[in-house]
Order: sequence, then structure tokens, then C-alpha cells
Amino acid sequence: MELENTLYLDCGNTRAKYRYQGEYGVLPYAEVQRFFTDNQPASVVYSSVAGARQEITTAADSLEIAVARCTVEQGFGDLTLAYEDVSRLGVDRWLAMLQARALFSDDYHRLLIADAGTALTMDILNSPNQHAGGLIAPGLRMSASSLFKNTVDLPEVLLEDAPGLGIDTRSCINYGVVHSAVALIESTVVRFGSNESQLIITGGDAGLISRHLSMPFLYQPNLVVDGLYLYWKLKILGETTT
Ligand SMILES: Nc1ncnc2c1ncn2[C@@H]1O[C@H](COP(=O)(O)OP(=O)(O)O)[C@@H](O)[C@H]1O
Ligand SMILES: CC(C)(COP(=O)(O)O)[C@@H](O)C(=O)NCCC(=O)O
Ligand SMILES: [K+]
Repeated sequence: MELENTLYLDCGNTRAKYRYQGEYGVLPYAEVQRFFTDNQPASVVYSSVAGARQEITTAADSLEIAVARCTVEQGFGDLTLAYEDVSRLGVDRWLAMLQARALFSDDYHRLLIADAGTALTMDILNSPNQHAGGLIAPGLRMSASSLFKNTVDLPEVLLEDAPGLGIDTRSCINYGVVHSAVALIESTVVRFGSNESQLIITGGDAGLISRHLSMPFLYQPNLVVDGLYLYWKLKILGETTT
């Protein structure tokens, strides 16, 4: 499989993100077939937090495109994962860690990664090759919708920026949801970081959250899909050198 005409797809719980011929985008699952037909990638490499994705295998089969699926491997690239059963670790979290290490390969800091997608996850690398562990919390949209679903009187809120304390129900929900994520990220950095820590933030809600972070951070919108590209590059190079 070649690298550049390969379509890289990171499939999250909400939607897929792609990297193709150096470009990035969001791909709703309903549009996978059309995207494959229009672009005719030479091959597809994908990661998925929800098992095999039928939209991808069906579209690829119909156009005779080769497909490979990325799964978590303990020790890959010398990264030791904190999970005993690494098959339980979300592949998106793993790819984010692989890419974060690559970004700081020359100038190493303790790395803290926050991925604000459907769920909000964090992972901490104490040293380049050592995953210390992480956390999983509800994502912003999920938090807002759980308030709506589990109460009589709260409305469904479309999240937006939360500059100050709420002055009506919607703005109170907005503030509470956005700032609970901000507070979780900041407290995790304070607790598990060091003077040399680097916070990296990605995911669909990273923009909304990072506006309120009172500490330095690096925004990497394509962290996971770039990690998938890196994974595949290492896999291919590894395969050709052995
Ligand atoms: N246009 C959008 N469609 C869906 N989610 C969006 C959109 N814009 C922002 N979001 C937020 O981004 C989250 C999904 O982020 P994303 O990183 O794509 O998730 P995942 O990797 O879990 O599929 C949603 O839960 C929502 O809070
Ligand atoms: C925690 C997640 C739901 C996050 O998924 P996402 O928000 O990217 O859709 C996903 O990484 C997952 O299903 N993980 C498996 C459980 C674990 O990581 O322990
Ligand atoms: K996530």
C-alpha cells in the first residue's frame, strides 16, 4: 500500500475524520460511499472506536479498494501502555499518544493529551515511552444532553462560548458544561503535570474549551488522524525493513 494515495480515516462515535493527499476533513458516516466513489483512493487505513465499520468495508468492497484496520498494539514504537488489556484501550487515545510523542521527539516534556470528542478523554505520558494512565468523562454535547434527558425542566442546549456566569437557564447550562471540562483538564494538568509539561488538545470541542484554559496548550485538530498516518508509515517501513 502506498502512503499518499491512501485514505486515512479515524472513526469516532460521532463522525469520521480523514486525511487524504495531505488534506483534512470531517466525513459523516452517511457520506462514506460517496466520498470513496468521488475520490477513488488507492487504499484505506482506518481506526474505529466502535468495532469494524460496515460503511467503510462495504464502500471499499464495492470499488475493490484494499482496507486495513488499525488496532492497539502494546509496545508499538516502544510505547508501553498502562492498560493490562490493551484491546480495551480506545484506538483514538492510542493514536493521539503516538502522534503527541512524535511532535515532541526532539524536545521532550511530560505530555498530557485531552481529546474533547463524543467523550472527553485524557492520557498522560510520563516519559516518551511510558503511558501513565488517563481518564474518560462525558463530552460536552453528551453532558448537555444528559441534563436535558434526565430533568423535566431543562432545555436542550446547543453549546456555544460561555464567556461569563449564566443569567438564564441556557447560559447557565452552557457555562456549567463548558467550564466543567475546562476545570477537569486544568486540574489534571496541575495534578499530574510538571514544570516541563506540555498540554495538547484535540477533538470537536477543543476550540470551545481551549478559549478558557488558563495554561499554555497546543491545539492539534488532526492529532488522531495524523497518528493513524504515522502508525501506517511505521508499519509499512517496519514491514519493508524486516
Ligand atoms: N458539526 C458538528 N457535528 C457534530 N459534533 C460537533 C459539531 N461541532 C462540534 N461538535 C462537537 O464535537 C463533538 C464530536 O467531536 P469529534 O472529535 O468529532 O468526536 P468523535 O471523535 O467522538 O466522533 C460532539 O460531541 C460535539 O460536542
Ligand atoms: C473513550 C472513547 C469512548 C472516546 O471516543 P470518542 O469520544 O473519540 O468517540 C473511546 O476511546 C473508547 O471507546 N474507548 C474504549 C474504552 C477505553 O479507552 O478504556
Ligand atoms: K475523545
